[in-house]
Amino acid sequence: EQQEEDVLRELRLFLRNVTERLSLDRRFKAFTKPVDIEEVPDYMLVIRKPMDFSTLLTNIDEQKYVTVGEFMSDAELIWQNALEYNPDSDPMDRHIRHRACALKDTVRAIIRDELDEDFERVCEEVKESR
Ligand SMILES: COC(=O)N1C[C@@H]2C[C@@H]3O[C@]2(Cc2nccnc23)C1
Repeated sequence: EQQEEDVLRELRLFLRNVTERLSLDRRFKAFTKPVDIEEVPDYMLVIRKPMDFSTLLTNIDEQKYVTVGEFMSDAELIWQNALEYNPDSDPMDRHIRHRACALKDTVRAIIRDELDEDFERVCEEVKESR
């Protein structure tokens, strides 16, 4: 009912704000758009579920996420995929792995600092009621 729509609208506003702040951070430029399959033809062979900030924003707008936990499951793919696809010791791989680790820590710190646990609990209750 209306209260549920109010909670889910507030969730979308929170998730859009977090995702847009990440997209503006120059450290995370490699994560803003899907990896270009023309440039990296084997990417889809290695990574089963690609993810990036623009796809997160589309998912938010399409009302895919009812809880922050569902959003985090997709957001975690961004750094997990980067660590998996770029495992080598060469400087390029190391560089993107450092950024993937910085992204992981940044997202977790934002959620810890800015997500009210009572709000997430209400979202979980909406999810269970569906
Ligand atoms: C999240 O981004 C990534 O996991 N990657 C891996 C790809 C390998 C390397 O860097 C990426 C793009 C790229 N394009 C052309 C040539 N080589 C590369 C970005």
